Amino acid sequence: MIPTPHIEAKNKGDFAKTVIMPGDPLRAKLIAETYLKDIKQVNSVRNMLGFTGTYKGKKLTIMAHGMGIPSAGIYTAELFNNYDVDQIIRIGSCGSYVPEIKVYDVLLVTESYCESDYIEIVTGEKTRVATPDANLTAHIAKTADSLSLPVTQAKVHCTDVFYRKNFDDYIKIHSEHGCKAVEMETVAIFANAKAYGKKAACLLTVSDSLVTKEVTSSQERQNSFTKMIEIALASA
Ligand SMILES: O=P(O)(O)O[C@H]1O[C@H](CO)[C@@H](O)[C@H]1O
Ligand SMILES: O=c1cc[nH]c(=O)[nH]1
Repeated sequence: MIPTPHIEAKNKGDFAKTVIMPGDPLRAKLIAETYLKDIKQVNSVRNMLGFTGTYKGKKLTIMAHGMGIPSAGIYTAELFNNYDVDQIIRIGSCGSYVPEIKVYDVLLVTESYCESDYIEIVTGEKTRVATPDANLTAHIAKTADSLSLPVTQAKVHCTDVFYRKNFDDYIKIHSEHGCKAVEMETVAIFANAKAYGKKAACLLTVSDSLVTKEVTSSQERQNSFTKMIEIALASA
């Protein structure tokens, strides 16, 4: 049924079959205004902004999913289930858990481990590891290669908790689960894609390092975000 409680668009056709999703609504607006032609705003409920337009002649939607598994879970479920979206590519930021992954690197997520029961609740599978669509992920890797924009494939930790009691938990999470970076939404997006028989993948830019405590400057962050956005747009 549309509209949904969280998306006001009245027609399924207001959305493209591929939706690129940053976390931040203002980033969604900026990306749409910078890269898409003939843009139409398709959502403003709770300011979770979404825009549909064309990129190099192809219909494409850019919409934010907010922060955390519950928020991303709501928007991606409604896009897949109510608006017949076929694939979602998340473009976000992450913190590095290992010295070899440096700030400004772009990661392509291969697996996502969480401490939450979200995957079992939506798919029935008793697991804490969600995976992106293998074909879409391989296609993004190939596209990045063709653009000469390097990406590092990595398993990530999809956490519910940004501010933990023990900051150094990341060392154990890395050694026990092989996670090389942390973010907060992939599990919801990958599990929903599985639940609704759709596709999802995720590109991340490293915004900070838990190992070296480095943080990014806004200018450099913008440059590395641009690379990730261009890979996602060219893959869509
Ligand atoms: O850059 P975005 O997509 O917001 O992603 C990361 O940043 C937020 C935390 O600051 C979390 O949502 C995390 O996943
Ligand atoms: O979720 C996130 C995103 C960026 N950096 C972090 O430390 N955590």
